[in-house]
Amino acid sequence: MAGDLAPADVVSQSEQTQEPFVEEKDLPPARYIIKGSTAGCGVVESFLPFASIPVIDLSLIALSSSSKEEEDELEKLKLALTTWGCFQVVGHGIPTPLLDKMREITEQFFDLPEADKQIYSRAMNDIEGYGTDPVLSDKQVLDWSERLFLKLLPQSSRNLNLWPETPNEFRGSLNEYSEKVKSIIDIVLGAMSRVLNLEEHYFLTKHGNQALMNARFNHYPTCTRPDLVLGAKAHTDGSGISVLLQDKEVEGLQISNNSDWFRVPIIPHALLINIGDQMQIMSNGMCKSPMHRVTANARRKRTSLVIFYLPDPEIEIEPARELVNGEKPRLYRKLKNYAAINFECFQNGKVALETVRL
Ligand SMILES: O=C(O)CCC(=O)C(=O)O
Ligand SMILES: [Fe+2]
Repeated sequence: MAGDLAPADVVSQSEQTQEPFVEEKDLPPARYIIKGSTAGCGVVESFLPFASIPVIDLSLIALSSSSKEEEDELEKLKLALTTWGCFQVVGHGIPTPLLDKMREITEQFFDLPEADKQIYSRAMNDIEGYGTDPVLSDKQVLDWSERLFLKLLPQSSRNLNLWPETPNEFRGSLNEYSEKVKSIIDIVLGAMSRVLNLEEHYFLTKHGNQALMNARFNHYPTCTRPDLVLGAKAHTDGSGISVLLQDKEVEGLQISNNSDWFRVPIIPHALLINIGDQMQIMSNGMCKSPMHRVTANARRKRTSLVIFYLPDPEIEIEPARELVNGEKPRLYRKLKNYAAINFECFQNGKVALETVRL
């Protein structure tokens, strides 16, 4: 990836950035550099404050029961949904050794020689497989990362030829992990329905029984100039919800709240649940799909694993009728296949959520 690019890129970039203090040999290739102000990029030792993202004990949110402890967790959940648009979950039932195994196989895969990873390469116009972010224009600034994107659900969508055979525990571990994450998603969507005073299965049903689940393994290599690039540019997730397993030691994820950026703290055995655009739509804006980004790091590489859960693209989604009233008019139109809308907007430099707003 990045490191393999021709030195010619580096030279041309030094002309574009006009940063006399930068030594050419240290510059990342041109197409990775965020143009203009470097204020948007940070480093891990950043001065930014930590986000006070709620930590929710999922074991206390048992479906259809009620206790004081559960009420407290649901209260925290409501706050999380309407403020940060994300929360960390503990008590989620995934054993720590499996979380560590997922981190291990992620690292092992990205540590393979490039040729071995290329076996799983993403085809030109496809999202699935190994590669960098899809390059849609010459002007696009690339993320300082490499990824492996795999379809998990429905089962029939799995392309096993793209599932790495090395390390040899990869396939089995991913299968086991995805089943456990699906159970967490079921509980979280049930709890989200309840805190918004909707019928318990509301959001789950709205995703449909052919809902999509995808995995994205991210690797952010070290970068000599982390102040000039981003591991992942600022974005919101186009999913319904996303479940993120962060690197256990290396920080990098930042989240925006009221136009300020905050660092997301690492809790090694927790998962970060992120609300995606489609849940913002279905909740009529009650749940926030937060803008987030990933910084690069000069000293340490970072990995993460995100599971995206999305409504069946054939199903129409729209704001829940119960959440539309005189005080909260309907914010979004009815639509289906938001992923396609999102992709088209990405190609045209538009913000998908804005284009579906009424
Ligand atoms: O690496 C991370 O912490 C977040 C990655 C992310 O936001 C994404 O893959 O959508
Ligand atoms: Fe994301």
